Amino acid sequence: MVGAVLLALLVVALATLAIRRKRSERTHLAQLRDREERLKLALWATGERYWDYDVATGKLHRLLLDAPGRMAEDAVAVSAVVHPDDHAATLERLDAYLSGETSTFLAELRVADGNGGWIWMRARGRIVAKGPDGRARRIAGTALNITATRAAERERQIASEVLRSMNEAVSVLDRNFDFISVNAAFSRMTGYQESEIVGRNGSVLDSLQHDSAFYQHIREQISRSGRWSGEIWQRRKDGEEFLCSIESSTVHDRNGELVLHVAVLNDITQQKRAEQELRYLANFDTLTNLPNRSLLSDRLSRAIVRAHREDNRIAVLFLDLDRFKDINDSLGHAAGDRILRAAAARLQQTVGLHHTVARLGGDEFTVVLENLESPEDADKVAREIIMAFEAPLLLDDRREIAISPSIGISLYPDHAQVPTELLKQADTAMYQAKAAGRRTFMRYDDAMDLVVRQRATISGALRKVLDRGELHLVYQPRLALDSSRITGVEALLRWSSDEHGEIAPTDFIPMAEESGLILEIGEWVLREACLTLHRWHQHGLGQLSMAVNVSVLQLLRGDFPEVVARVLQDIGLPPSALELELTESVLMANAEHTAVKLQAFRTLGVSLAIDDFGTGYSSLAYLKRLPITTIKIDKAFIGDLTHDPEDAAITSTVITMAHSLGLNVVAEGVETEAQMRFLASHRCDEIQGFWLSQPLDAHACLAFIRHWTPDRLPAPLPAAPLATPAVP
Ligand SMILES: Nc1nc2c(ncn2[C@@H]2O[C@@H]3COP(=O)(O)O[C@H]4[C@@H](O)[C@H](n5cnc6c(=O)[nH]c(N)nc65)O[C@@H]4COP(=O)(O)O[C@H]3[C@H]2O)c(=O)[nH]1
Repeated sequence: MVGAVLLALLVVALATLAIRRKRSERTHLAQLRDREERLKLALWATGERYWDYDVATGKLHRLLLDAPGRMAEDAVAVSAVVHPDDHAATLERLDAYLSGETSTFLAELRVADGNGGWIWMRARGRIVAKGPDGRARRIAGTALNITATRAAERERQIASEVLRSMNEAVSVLDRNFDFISVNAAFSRMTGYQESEIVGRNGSVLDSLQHDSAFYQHIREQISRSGRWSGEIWQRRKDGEEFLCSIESSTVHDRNGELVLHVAVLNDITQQKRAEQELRYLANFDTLTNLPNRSLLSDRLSRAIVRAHREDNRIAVLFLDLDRFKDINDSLGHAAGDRILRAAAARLQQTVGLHHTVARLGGDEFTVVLENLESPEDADKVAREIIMAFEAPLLLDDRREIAISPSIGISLYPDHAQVPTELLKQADTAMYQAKAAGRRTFMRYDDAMDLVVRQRATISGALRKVLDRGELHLVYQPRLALDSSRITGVEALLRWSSDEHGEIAPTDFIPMAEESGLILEIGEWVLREACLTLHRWHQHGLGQLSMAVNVSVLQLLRGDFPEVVARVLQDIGLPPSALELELTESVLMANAEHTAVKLQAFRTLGVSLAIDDFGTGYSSLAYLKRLPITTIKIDKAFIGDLTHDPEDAAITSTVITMAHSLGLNVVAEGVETEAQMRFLASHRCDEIQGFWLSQPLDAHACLAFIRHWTPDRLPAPLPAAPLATPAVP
């Protein structure tokens, strides 16, 4: 019985034990499964894959987890899944681990993705089983797909390389505008190395060109709108300021939080300067800094629009400097430039800064006057300009030059409605002002167009004048007051045109000068005059001399002395019989330069006279430096000699001073006996003028000289009073 009880107890105990073991095994198994599930979940969560490598067979067991509950397993040969290019490197890593060089097996390699492509994996593993010989039998571990990370890293590397090599300066700033990083171009541009500027605020570049509120405003705008572009002044490390074009954009994180500002900077100081310079060159005259033709047209157009709207009047003043070409040719271009600069300043000063003064080129200037109440307002300004030019212009600290303007005026809306027409008409009026004796102004009127057209036709006809033989010379005798003898004649050019009739030399000579034809014409005059004189000498009038007018262009010709010498030699005339007449303004403009040339004539034996003396601004003392022999007092002084005490005083002073310099004095334009008497009493050497004779053709002149008898002069000559109130 006891035995049976014991047996029963034993059975129960064994059964209990078996049940407990079973329970424990079940619990253990459940725990294992649970752990495995957790492990799988962890592997899935990290994206890692499990692998187990059999060193002996080269087989790789892989556990592939696509989702927490889905699992696949495979076993493949390593060589079949690892990219051939990564075999060697992976084995090297493995050897390093197995030899104890590294504590873990770690390799990055490409693995077939099963769809014909490759993915980058980072594999980590350790030995999990060893053989009896202690060698590794299995290595197991995890592998992570790093394809995306590697691509991102590569992209980052490329981006930073691009940034580094960019010409544009790039800076990255945090939300407070503190620098986080900058590229090399930024350092080159600002002078700040990355290490110096990182951590500092963007305001370190603020310049003094704008106030701090301006920069603050821009930063607020960048933060607010996320983008900003514009041009601002910045300051380099050395303090130099530069104009910078900036493109700034903001980078946000996934939550839309502002993280970074990226600014691309370009130094555009030079570019801006070049642009400004181009704009300046396109609109301004570099010599005088006045607006040029293009800007003038622009301003004039705007002024016309304004005047139209406000029912106002505009005047265009076209201004040309008298005889500037002669001065420029003889004094040289550098002096010419200085004159133009001084004239521009004088002009601007006279009309004031609120009116447009422009230079159209050469010695042509234009003034635009707006808001005129009447046409007379324009005349008033023109008069003021002429007055302002009465004072000589300063050439340099030693030299002064007197130059006068001629001004033409056109009016909007009276004369024209568009800029080109207004300018053309003012130009036409200016030509008329010149023709009217220069140093004056004229308002445009329709009749002027006719004159301009005639001028153009005459200018065309002038080209054929020599071929057609339309030129001839007349001769005006000169009388010596002490001996009452005819000393010589002045050759004066005449043009009798078949088409246009008689044309005055004062009209066509300036045209011939403009076109250069005067050189050819001048040489013809010289030869013709010398031939006439030679004939007269052969008629027994060997004491007669010939005065020939010379234009500045002829004088400037390098070989003019040779031309004169050749003509004299060809004809067989003694040089002492020839006198060349040069106008005062031409000589004065370039006294020193022409002195050399004049000396060549003196060496030749030819006499030199200064024509129109008194109309320019020369002084006798200045003349002393020139090798001249005669001065001819201009008829402007002689005409009023007996009415105007001032002219009388000037004339007598000129005679006295000229004598003191050893110069012969000829008075031109003597029309009355009273004038002749006055001149004789003041010891003027010679006279010329209608009182003695009009200019005559060669034949008539010869007859006049032959028949001249001194008894035409009342002898003895009584002295005339200096200031004569009136002469009957
Ligand atoms: N009111 C008045 N006038 C008088 C009197 N006596 C003479 N005249 C004029 O005064 C001018 C004198 O010549 P000019 O001063 O050399 O002035 C000349 C000269 O500068 C220039 N000219 C004339 N012929 C030539 C030439 O062959 N070559 C050059 N380059 N210029 C010339 O043309 C200018 C004008 O010549 P013309 O018309 O012939 O005018 C001449 C003459 O006819 C008078 O008593 N009263």
